[in-house]
Amino acid sequence: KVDKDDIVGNIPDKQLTLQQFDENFDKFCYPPRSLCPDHKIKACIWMYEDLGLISKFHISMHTLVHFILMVRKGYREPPYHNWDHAFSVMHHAYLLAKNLELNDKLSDLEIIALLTACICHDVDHRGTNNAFQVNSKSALASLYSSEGSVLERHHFAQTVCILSTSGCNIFENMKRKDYAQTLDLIKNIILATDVATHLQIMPQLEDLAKNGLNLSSKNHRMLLLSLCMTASDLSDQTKNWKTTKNTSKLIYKEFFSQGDLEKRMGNLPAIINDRERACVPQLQINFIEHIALPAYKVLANLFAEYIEVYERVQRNLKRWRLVEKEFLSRGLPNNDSLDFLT
Ligand SMILES: COc1ccc(Cl)c(-c2nnc3c(C)nc4ccc(C(=O)NCC(C)C)cc4n23)c1
Ligand SMILES: [Mg+2]
Ligand SMILES: [Zn+2]
Repeated sequence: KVDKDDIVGNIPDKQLTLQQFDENFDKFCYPPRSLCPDHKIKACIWMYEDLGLISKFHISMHTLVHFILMVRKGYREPPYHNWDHAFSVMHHAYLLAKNLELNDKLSDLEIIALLTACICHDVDHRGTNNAFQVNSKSALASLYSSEGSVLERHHFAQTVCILSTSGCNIFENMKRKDYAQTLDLIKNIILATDVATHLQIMPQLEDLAKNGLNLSSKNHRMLLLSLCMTASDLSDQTKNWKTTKNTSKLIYKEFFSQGDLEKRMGNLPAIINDRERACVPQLQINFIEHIALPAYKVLANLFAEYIEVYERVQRNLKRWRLVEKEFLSRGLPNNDSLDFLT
């Protein structure tokens, strides 16, 4: 159990500024999941520091460490929607901020809202999706199903809880107006992580790619923040095949567990949750082709430095097509042996 004092204790300012986890830490090729648990905490602090957000918003180191530890504690341990996912999502947003120079397109307020939304965006996820909340009439569904995006509203509510825990409010030194604006941005960015919401704004995002970004438009700024959030949420697809393959194993482990639970409850699971009916390579090809790739394409259209990331997602898609052929040729009826993923 890492205690906040021993973390803050050994981060003298000079070490924090020189702290390097890997010389590629701020490059798109870096795989954040490879960082060890203790370094993930320090890396979160480093990312706020490196983007100049600690000094800009007068964040006390004790508060920042306490906040990060509370966020980590807020995550449960389902196969995929856990702290490691949250960290990798925040890391990709940091890469966007650094490599696309977002700081001269977005305000510091928007950037700290994006980074904080990323680390908090799935907090207290139970490893079951929105459909399951509604079908099982879960407590979260009774709270939020009338507005939709049940899980995402809960993730935001948990974020507010963490920020209002004494000693954890990293925005405590903000002017009241800025504080209100930051919370509102975080809410909208976390709500944007609902796949259904992303699909709804896709036409506006493609319009952005075609006609360019007008940064004096508040709607365009919110669209860009939502796109950065989704690109970060799916960023395991932008790394090498090993990461993409391993992530799929975790996602389908979680999806199939939900399906097993639905069967025990007497409900027929959707194909994506049914280990006896799902064809993982096919589902992955569908998801990447229809959801991930179009999103990365828009970002690559807006920022030339992002083309290399788009191309890596394309390469992973091609690899899935090879795996699908292999999968079908072996007539693998089910996915218990997800180890077919060479
Ligand atoms: C942006 O919010 C989320 C929330 C939850 C998840 Cl797991 C993901 C996510 N992150 N990476 C993946 C990969 C590699 N494959 C996926 C395949 C299917 C689905 C899915 O939810 N399909 C049903 C829907 C389209 C009606 C999500 C997948 N996914 C993203
Ligand atoms: Mg989510
Ligand atoms: Zn997520």
